[in-house]
Amino acid sequence: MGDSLALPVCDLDSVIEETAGMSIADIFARETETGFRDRETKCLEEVAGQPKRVIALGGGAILRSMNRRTIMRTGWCVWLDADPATIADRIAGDATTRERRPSLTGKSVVDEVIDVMNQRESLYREVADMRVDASKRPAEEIASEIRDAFSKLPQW
Ligand SMILES: Nc1ncnc2c1ncn2[C@@H]1O[C@H](COP(=O)(O)OP(=O)(O)O)[C@@H](O)[C@H]1O
Ligand SMILES: O=C(O)C1=C[C@@H](OP(=O)(O)O)[C@@H](O)[C@H](O)C1
Repeated sequence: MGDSLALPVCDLDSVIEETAGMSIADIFARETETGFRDRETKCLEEVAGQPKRVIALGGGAILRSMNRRTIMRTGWCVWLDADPATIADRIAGDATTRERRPSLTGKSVVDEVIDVMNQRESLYREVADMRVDASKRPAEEIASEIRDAFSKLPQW
């Protein structure tokens, strides 16, 4: 997205890890999920105040109402939606998953994805300005659809 919009990119999970000096899995292990969510809220506030950029949010960043307000107030938010089986396959095939995606529920990957998507769907709906089907399509095609929609926005 950053390349296609010629904007800098910020990965919120990376900012959280750099600030903490440890991986997301270690933050969960030492500080519990609440500690991670506190860090996520603080880092989101910081990056949302920086000059225009593409921000890759973690999938749980929409859980707190304060974060949702920050996203809606400062950004144009795209919901990269995909069916649970596709998400579970991508998670299973991703090299950084063990450090990046500690289990949230203790369930199998596919059951966890189904559970969290059910819990979060209305929150994604609340904050997203655009919902994109990110299943079964190359990332470049998805990025181009988002860029086309973004380029039509007058205020950006
Ligand atoms: N459109 C796509 N087609 C195939 N694989 C994808 C696509 N989008 C993402 N992936 C893969 O899915 C995994 C998770 O993607 P990632 O960008 O890390 O997701 P997120 O940060 O939203 O959790 C990565 O291995 C990535 O290469
Ligand atoms: O869905 C979630 O609650 C989380 C998603 C992760 O980010 P990605 O969506 O980039 O995997 C990361 O923020 C953390 O493991 C929690």
